[in-house]
Amino acid sequence: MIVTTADKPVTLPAEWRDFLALTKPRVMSLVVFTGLCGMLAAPVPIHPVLGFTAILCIALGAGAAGALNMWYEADLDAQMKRTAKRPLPSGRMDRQSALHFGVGLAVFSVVLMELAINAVAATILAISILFYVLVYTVWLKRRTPQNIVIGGAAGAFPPLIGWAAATGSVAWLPFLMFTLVFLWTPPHFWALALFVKTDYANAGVPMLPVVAGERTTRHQIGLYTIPMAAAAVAPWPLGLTGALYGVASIAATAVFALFAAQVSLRTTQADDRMRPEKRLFAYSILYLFFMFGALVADHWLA
Ligand code: HEM
Ligand SMILES: CC(C)=CCC/C(C)=C/CC/C(C)=C/COP(=O)(O)OP(=O)(O)O
Repeated sequence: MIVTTADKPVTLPAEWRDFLALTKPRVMSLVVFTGLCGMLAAPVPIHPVLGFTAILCIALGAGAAGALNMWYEADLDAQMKRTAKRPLPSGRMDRQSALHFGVGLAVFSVVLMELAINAVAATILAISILFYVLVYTVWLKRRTPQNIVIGGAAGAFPPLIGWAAATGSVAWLPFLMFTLVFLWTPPHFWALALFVKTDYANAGVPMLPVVAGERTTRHQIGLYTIPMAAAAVAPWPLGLTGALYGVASIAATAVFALFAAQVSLRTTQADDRMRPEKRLFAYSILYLFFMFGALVADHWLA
């Protein structure tokens, strides 16, 4: 709700709210934040207007990817409690509008990035949109429990895009940040998948807990956390950041590892409320915000 100067409450028209919902704004806020931090941690400062434009392009591109995901998956979304009220499965919007919106936004974001920023950033943005829509959504999601391991790369590109927007190239530090998000995605998602398993099973989506069971999923969460932690703390010993990031990353990653170990080593009861899994999922989001915030703080303050 927006409040005008006359104090009259004004709400967004319902149709606008539905288009906004297509962009998955909450998930995308973290994607955009990692892109912003990749840009702000670069050694070359970017002009604020260009910086704003680059972040806008990442936000629009990510939103487009979300809309195309919802366009393709309306049938799946209708079968899951968590997603059934989305604009398409609820019947508030027709699929063609979502398709036009998604394609239009995707093309606009990439073209604007190319014209206003540079070809490297535009190319990586195009790759991440195509990866999320074609590789994850269309190809892998309904076929293999490794869907999010491979497809999850899409959500890891934004730090590289932000860095490339500022510098016109890529480097080891944003590549490590890519690796961090890439290896973070399995524990992030599988923690959630453990407590919404029934939804995925009902919809016939082969997520790991559905196909391989809880025990394997717990082990996999633990296994992915090890290289993730290494990628998270590597920048300081490699001389790519200062001690501020070093200390912050070690502390935050130790907490992540603790929560992941609790999930990984646990056996569940029939009436389990999945508290450790919910805690790991919630913390995974805070963790990534914190780590990228620390990277920028280290760059500017240290
Ligand atoms: C293929 C990889 C991923 C999968 C399958 C996945 C899946 C999910 C799911 C199903 C949710 C539940 C929230 C909802 O839609 O209401 C969620 C939440 C969330 N995800 Fe992921 N995720 C992935 C990667 C990422 C990445 C790369 C980021 C950001 C860098 C991210 C950020 C978030 C955030 C911020 C939330 C919380 C949203 C809220 O508060 O409603 N996710 N994720
Ligand atoms: C810059 C750019 C283009 C970024 C791509 C965005 C991206 C890959 C975001 C993270 C992935 C994500 C939202 C997964 C949700 O899974 P799902 O689609 O299976 O979730 P759902 O069941 O909620 O639809």
